[in-house]
Amino acid sequence: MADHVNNSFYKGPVRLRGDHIPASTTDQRLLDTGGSADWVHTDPWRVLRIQAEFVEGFGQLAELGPAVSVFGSARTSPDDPLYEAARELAARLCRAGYAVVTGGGPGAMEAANRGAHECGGVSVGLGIELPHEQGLNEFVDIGINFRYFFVRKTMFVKYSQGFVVMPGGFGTLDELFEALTLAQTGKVTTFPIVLFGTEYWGGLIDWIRDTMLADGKISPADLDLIHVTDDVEDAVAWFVARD
Ligand SMILES: C/C(=C\CNc1ncnc2c1ncn2[C@@H]1O[C@H](COP(=O)(O)O)[C@@H](O)[C@H]1O)CO
Repeated sequence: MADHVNNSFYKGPVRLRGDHIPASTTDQRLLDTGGSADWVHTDPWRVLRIQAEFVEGFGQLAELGPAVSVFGSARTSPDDPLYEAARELAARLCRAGYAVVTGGGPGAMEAANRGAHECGGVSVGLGIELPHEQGLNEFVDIGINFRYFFVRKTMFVKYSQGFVVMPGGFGTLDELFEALTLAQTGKVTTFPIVLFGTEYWGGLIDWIRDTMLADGKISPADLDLIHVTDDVEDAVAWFVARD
């Protein structure tokens, strides 16, 4: 604010005089266009975008209520029995009063969103911006598309009471092991994790027990963090019993 009598300029609590008075006001600099836009690609600006993603996610999901996240391969085709299993599982979770949260993509994610949507429940898709964008599947009723993987992963853990992990690839394993690590280190309180598909997951479970555990890299109790099943009703009951 300019004080022409004393030839002073007030910038918040600061008083500037003489040559220190800026040639333009803060609002003028904000509103005038022009200048380099390189700052858009700098880390401080990214921090604001990251904050905005957290704000958007927290704001949208805060009132979600009880929810279970379902992970699994983006490549599970609709004629694969696992697609039907994920759909049925989600429908049962919905009937048990849970919202169903997925990565919002195709395959097992679509199947789970479909089951929740068809049951009239809450079908949530937390999508991720990828180089070959697929978009959210058509059965997502509440969708948020994230730019940053780590922000999106926070949402899965914060807004669901447990995870079901259908057969999948690297993305699914990343989600599984993040949840296991958070549970093992006590960063989350009781967090049931169900692996669906004894045949698919059997080799991994054997390796975890026979190599990881045998070699002392995990504790016997860590194995209790995982429940493996082929039965959708058993999977739902696992969450209900621990809610
Ligand atoms: C690469 C393909 C589709 C990409 N679309 C995705 N949309 C949303 N979420 C995804 C996508 N791909 C992976 N994810 C996340 O990882 C898990 C599945 O990964 P996987 O490697 O297929 O197991 C899934 O739970 C998502 O959260 C077409 O192949």
